[in-house]
Amino acid sequence: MGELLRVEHLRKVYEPATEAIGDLSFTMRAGELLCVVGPSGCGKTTLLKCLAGLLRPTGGVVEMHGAPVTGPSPAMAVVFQEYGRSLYPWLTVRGNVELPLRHKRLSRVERARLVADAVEAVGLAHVARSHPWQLSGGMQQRVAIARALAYEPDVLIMDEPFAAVDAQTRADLEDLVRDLHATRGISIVFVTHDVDEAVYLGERVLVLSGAPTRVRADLPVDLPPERDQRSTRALPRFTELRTQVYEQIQRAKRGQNVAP
Ligand SMILES: Nc1ncnc2c1ncn2[C@@H]1O[C@H](COP(=O)(O)OP(=O)(O)OP(=O)(O)O)[C@@H](O)[C@H]1O
Repeated sequence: MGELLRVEHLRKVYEPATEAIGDLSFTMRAGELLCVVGPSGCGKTTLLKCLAGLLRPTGGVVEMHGAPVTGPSPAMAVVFQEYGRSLYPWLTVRGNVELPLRHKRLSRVERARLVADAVEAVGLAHVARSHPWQLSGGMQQRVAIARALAYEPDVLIMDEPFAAVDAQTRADLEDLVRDLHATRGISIVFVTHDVDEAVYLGERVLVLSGAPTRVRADLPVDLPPERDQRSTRALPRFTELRTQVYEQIQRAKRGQNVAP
């Protein structure tokens, strides 16, 4: 499959003097599920904001389909951790999913079809007329995912989206992401601080160094594509990969400590 994203010598300095991203380069194919991990505060969110065109890099480029990303683009949708704050309490589930589509030139019929399809895909058809505050945290995050899906982005960018939900809900949401990736072939960049989550979800894990961040390791996840919370996590290979990623992060942290 073709190249979707290219990040080349990306650098981001927050004025006056916080160098968040040092020199970061990687590429991503269309249809890939890429997980990004790194020590706390290393610049993961900064990277996502640069990818999404929400933040202007100090140096280097982000290219999508060969063209530089210079601002927010309809080709990308972002799901943040704080689903509670990203949903409008006065709109129904359907209304929340539909809202961004108002910026697209679509017929009412087409818009309704996209909304229904996305709500169905995240398993919320039965609560489409409810309001977000009537739903559990996990369901609210599903609404945020449906909203991103309905927008039909070329890449879905997720920033620690499941950090605030309980373990069982998190496992269900992870399987939803795997499922959406498998059935719809969506390209996903998934940032997490959870090593197990990165290995369970990803086809590839990018480990970032401490700030100013660079790519410390780029590991293919050679686990079978059919994943299952119990059996996949019990595979010896899963444990090996998790150990590898964990060690890379530990080294990244130590590197951070000795940096001037
Ligand atoms: N708007 C900003 N202005 C100044 N400095 C910032 C800003 N946003 C982030 N930083 C700094 O840039 C560095 C990277 O922050 P960033 O939030 O990208 O890291 P992160 O890896 O996402 O963190 P976490 O693991 O806590 O989610 C940190 O030192 C942070 O304090």
